[in-house]
Amino acid sequence: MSREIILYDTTLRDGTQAEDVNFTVPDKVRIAEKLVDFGIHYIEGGWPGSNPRDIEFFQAVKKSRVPIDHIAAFGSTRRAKKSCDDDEIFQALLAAGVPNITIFGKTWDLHVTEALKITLEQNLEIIYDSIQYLKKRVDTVFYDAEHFFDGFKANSEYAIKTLQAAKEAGADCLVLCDTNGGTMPDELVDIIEIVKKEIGDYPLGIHCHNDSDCAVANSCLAVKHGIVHVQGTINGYGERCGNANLCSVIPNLQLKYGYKCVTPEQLRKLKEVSRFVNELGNLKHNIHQPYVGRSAFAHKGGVHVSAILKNSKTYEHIEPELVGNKQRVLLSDLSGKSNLIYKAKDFGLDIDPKDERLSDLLQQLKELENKGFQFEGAEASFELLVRKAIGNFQKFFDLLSFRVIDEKRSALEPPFAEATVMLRVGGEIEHTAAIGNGPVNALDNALRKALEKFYPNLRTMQLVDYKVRILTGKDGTKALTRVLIESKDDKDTWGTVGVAHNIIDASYQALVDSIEYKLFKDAYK
Ligand SMILES: CC(=O)SCCNC(=O)CCNC(=O)[C@H](O)C(C)(C)COP(=O)(O)OP(=O)(O)OC[C@H]1O[C@@H](n2cnc3c(N)ncnc32)[C@H](O)[C@@H]1OP(=O)(O)O
Ligand SMILES: CC(=O)C(=O)O
Repeated sequence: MSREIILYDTTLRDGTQAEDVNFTVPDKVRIAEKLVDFGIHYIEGGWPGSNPRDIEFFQAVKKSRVPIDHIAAFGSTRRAKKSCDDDEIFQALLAAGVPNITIFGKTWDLHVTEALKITLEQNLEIIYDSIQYLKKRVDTVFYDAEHFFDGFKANSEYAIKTLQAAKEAGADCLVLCDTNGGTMPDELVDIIEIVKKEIGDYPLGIHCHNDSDCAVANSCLAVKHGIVHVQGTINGYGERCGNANLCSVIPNLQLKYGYKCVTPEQLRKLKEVSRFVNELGNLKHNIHQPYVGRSAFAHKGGVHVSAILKNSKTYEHIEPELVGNKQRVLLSDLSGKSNLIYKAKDFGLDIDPKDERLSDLLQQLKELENKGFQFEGAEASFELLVRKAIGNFQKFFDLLSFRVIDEKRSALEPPFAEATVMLRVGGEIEHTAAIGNGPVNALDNALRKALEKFYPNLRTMQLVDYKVRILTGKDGTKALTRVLIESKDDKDTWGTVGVAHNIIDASYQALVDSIEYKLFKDAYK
C-alpha cells in the first residue's frame, strides 16, 4: 500500500500574505468547504491574534459544513516578555476554539538575537513552554520551524536543538520551513537526512516558499525522503513569490510517485478547485499553470497534433482527465492538417485526411492568421470556414452593400448612428435601414431587420460581448483591428471574428458570421 500523505493547506493564512490576495470571511468559509470536499486534511484558517477578520472566520467556520477537526489556527510562540497566560496574541489561539493549533518558532540564531533580541537559551524555553502549554489544552499542535534550512546552514547544532525542544514539549509534527524559499533541492534533502538521524523516528512536515522556483520540487523530494505532512497553498499563493503550489504538489505525489493524497475522484476536481479559489480571490487564471491551466494540455504545433491524434501520450505527461482538465488543439499558422481534422471532429465533421481540399483550407487558414484572424474564442467562424471549404454549406443570404452613418449634430447631443443594408435572399432583394446607439449597433439592427422577415428565428439571438483589439499598435488610428463577438440564443453561445483596418468592416464580418452560424445551426444541427 502506498504511503498516505497529510495535506495541510495554508491558502487562507499564508496565501493571503500574497500582495494581491484577499478573501472576505464568507469567501474563506466557502474555500474551506471546497478544500475539505477535495480531501485536504488540515485547513489553516488564519492568525486569530492578528485581525478581526480571522477571529470572525473561526466563529463562522463552526457554522459551516466543515468538520472542525480539519481546521487549524495559526500563530507564533509566546512573546519573550510575556508568559503564555498573559500574552493576549497567544491566548487568541485558544480563543479560536479549534482542536488544532500551529505555532511558528525561531530556528535561525540570527533571528533569535537580531529579531527577537533574546538569548539562544531563552528561545528554546519559549518554544518548549508554548508547545507544552498548548498541548495541555488542544488535541494537536503543529510546530512550524521557521527558517529551518537557513538556520541549519548557519548553526546546525542550534537548529536541531530547537526541534528537540519542540519534540520534548510534545509537538505532533515538526514542520521544516524554507521560509525564505532559497534552498536548493540537493541541500534540502541532505539536511532532511541529517534531521532524521538527529531527531529519530518522529513525524516531520515541510513548508516551502518559492523564491528560487523550487517549492514544488522541494516539497515532493521532502516526501520521498520521509516527510509525512506537506504544507502549501492552492495555486501557490503566498508571501513574496508564493508557497508550494498544492495544485502541482498533489498530482506529482499521487500520479508520479504513487503516494496517496486524495481519492482519484477528488483529484478529478483539481482544476475546479484551482479555478474556484482564483474566482473568489478575483484573480486571473494562469493559463500556463501545470496540470490545471487551460493551456496545460493544449497543442499548437502541427507535429504535436499529428502525434497526439495517434497516441496522446506522445505529447502529454498524464491523461488530462485525471486532474479534471482536457486536451485542446489550437489553430494557428503553426497548424498542420491534423489540427484541422481534430477541430473539425469537435463540431461533428469527419474529414478524410486524404481529402485534397484540406491543403487549400490549411493555406487559407494560415493566410487569415497572418492577416490577424484568430480562431481561439471564435470557433463559430472557424466552423463556417471549414464547412464552406469542405462541408455542404448553403448560403442563407448575399450582402450586396451596406452604409453606416455616424453623425454628431451638435456638441451637446450624442452622435446619431444609422445603417442601411442591401441583401439578396433567394431571388428577393431586401433594402433596409435602422438606427442604433452606435454604428455597430445600427448595422446589427439593419441586418436583422432585413433578415428577420425570412428567418424569424433570428429574434431569439442576441449579442452578449463585443471586443475590439488593435493589432498593429504603432499605426495609431490607422491600425488593423480585430473584433470578437459573442452571441447566444436560448440553447447555445458562440464566438465569431472579423479583421479589417476599418472597425465597421471588422464588426460587419463578425456579425455576419454570427448570423450565418445561427441560421446554419438552427437548420442543420
Ligand atoms: C514566516 C511567516 O509567515 S510568520 C507569519 C507572518 N504573518 C504575519 O505577520 C501576519 C499577522 N501579523 C500581525 O497581524 C502582527 O504582526 C501581529 C499582530 C502578530 C503582531 O503585531 P505587533 O505586536 O504590532 O508586532 P510587529 O508585527 O510589529 O512585530 C512582530 C513581533 O512579533 C515578534 N515575533 C516574531 N516572531 C516571533 C515568534 N516566533 N515568537 C515570538 N515572538 C515573535 C517580533 O519580535 C516582534 O516583536 P517586537 O515588536 O517586540 O519586536
Ligand atoms: C511558518 C511560515 O509561514 C514560514 O516559515 O514560511
